[in-house]
Amino acid sequence: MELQLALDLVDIPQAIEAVKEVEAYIDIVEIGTPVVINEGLRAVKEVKNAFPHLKVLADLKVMDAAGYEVMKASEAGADIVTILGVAEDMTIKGAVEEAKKQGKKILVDMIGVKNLEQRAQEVDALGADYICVHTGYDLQAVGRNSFEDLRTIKRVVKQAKTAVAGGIKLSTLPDVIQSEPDLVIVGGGITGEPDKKAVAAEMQKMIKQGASA
Ligand SMILES: O=C([C@H](O)CO)[C@H](O)[C@H](O)COP(=O)(O)O
Repeated sequence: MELQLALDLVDIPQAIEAVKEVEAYIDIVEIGTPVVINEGLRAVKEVKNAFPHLKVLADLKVMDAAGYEVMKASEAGADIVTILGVAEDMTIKGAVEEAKKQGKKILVDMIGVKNLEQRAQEVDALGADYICVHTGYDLQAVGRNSFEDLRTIKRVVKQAKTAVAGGIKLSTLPDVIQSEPDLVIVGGGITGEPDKKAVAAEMQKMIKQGASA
């Protein structure tokens, strides 16, 4: 089980500072969609250059023209690029093909997918590397989470790794670990804490214990 730090509400220098604090405890750094909107793929490039030993995920949430967008993110240094599960099959196929060509991975974000069980099976068959259930900020604000959705994809996904994102905190991490996802994505649960290092260290410890239990 891996831990991904999601950086959403920061600029490039703040992103680098945040990663410096927790780099010993995380596996993947996510350059969040708001960061890409504000700073462009330069954020991916600068964070990858600063932390070459960490994997960097570009949260582009691709919806169309996937081959081109995955190529550009790969050129910037992304190891993993996100595409939306609600995209057309041919778009997801294009993303997977381009990622393979570039030696990179694709994470399919199932945010907004209504028929989760069926779509997860389809996306799995299209060759996604990761399938991620995700409660976005807007649904988090009305008290939703993805824990049940995680159990659903764990049941039906055969090839891809499973991932979960959206409002995960230290207090809710045990629930998540119980379902044994391959990747746990945490943003505000680390970046919103006064002692990011201590929280990330505790999360890594819980994940390692959970993974070996
Ligand atoms: O993908 C995300 C969101 O849509 C904003 O771009 C976040 O990175 C993801 O939800 C993880 O962040 P937290 O919910 O703060 O843990």
